[in-house]
Amino acid sequence: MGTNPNPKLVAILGAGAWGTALGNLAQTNGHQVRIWSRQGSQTLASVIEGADIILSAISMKGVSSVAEQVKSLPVSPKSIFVTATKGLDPQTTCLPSQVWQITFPDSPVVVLSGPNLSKEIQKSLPAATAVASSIPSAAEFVQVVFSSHLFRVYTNPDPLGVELGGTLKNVIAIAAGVCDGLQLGTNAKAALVTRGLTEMVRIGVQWGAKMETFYGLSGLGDLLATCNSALSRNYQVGYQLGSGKTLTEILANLEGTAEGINTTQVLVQRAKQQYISMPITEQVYRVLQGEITPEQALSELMLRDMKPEYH
Ligand SMILES: NC(=O)c1ccc[n+]([C@@H]2O[C@H](COP(=O)([O-])OP(=O)(O)OC[C@H]3O[C@@H](n4cnc5c(N)ncnc54)[C@H](OP(=O)(O)O)[C@@H]3O)[C@@H](O)[C@H]2O)c1
Ligand SMILES: O=P(O)(O)OC[C@H](O)CO
Repeated sequence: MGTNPNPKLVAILGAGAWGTALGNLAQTNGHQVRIWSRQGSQTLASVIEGADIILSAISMKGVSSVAEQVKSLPVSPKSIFVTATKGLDPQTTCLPSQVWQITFPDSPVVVLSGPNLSKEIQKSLPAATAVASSIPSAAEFVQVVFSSHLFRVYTNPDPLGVELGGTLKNVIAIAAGVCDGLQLGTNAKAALVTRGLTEMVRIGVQWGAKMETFYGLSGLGDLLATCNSALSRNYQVGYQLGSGKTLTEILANLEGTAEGINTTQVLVQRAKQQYISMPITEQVYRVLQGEITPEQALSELMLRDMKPEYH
């Protein structure tokens, strides 16, 4: 741990891959870090007591229940909530930051998202990320706590866009994995990822996010990382589907959380309700459901009606 003249108290909720990596980054910067896990011996109350930052790296399925548990406890008025989860709540379609903000309407909430494969960060490889909040000073506070020579943290004024980028790219990462599992080549992958970004922008802008955010670290940046790395669980799910495994077989051996599976379901519903065209997402959904094979999904995508690139 380095010496820090102004150490902060950082409470991390979730001792999974990402919570642990973020805890290490803050600790290396000389901050005091406490990590809470539902399986650990420390109580949630003792971990969050007096925290400057309460950072959630809980997978989406647990966010609402953990937020409710935190709500039942005394929270320091100085605490800033940071969410690092990349998903959508299946019941409400809320983003993780919305769950935290609804639960704590008077507290600042900051989204942290970017091309951040935790295994690389744990190996002290350099990376960059974005922090975004409706309260810029809260994002700047988090920027200072996590920034280092190995982790470059940018502030961003569009929390919705930053959070959507990290969430939506998981669906395209599954598709990219399928593409590689089927050995379709570099041209196909480039086309898929580019058109995937178009889908992310289309639904993201309709959701209320700024278009340019999707071309930054939390959008294109995370899309490139996740679609090109076997370290990505979402990519791995797709790759194995493309290699002929069933989702049940894949999930039985998957290490950690692949949020894109659940996100795809929520997204397909939202896109249908709002008449938004998301052909790649729709095919990913059908493959995940076992309705069609990856080869059929490819043919569906290639044989769609002809159209202009920009529409
Ligand atoms: N890994 C990465 O590279 C990375 C990078 C950026 C963002 N993310 C995002 O960060 C989130 C977590 O990812 P991860 O890789 O850390 O996943 P993970 O290794 O599977 O860890 C998930 C964590 O959430 C906890 N959790 C799940 N449901 C819970 C509940 N109901 N109550 C309390 N705790 C619960 C788990 O606790 P148990 O261990 O007790 O189950 C675990 O600590 C995901 O949304 C992911 O998309 C991950
Ligand atoms: O392992 P994944 O697919 O959840 O990806 C991890 C991060 O989101 C990459 O930024």
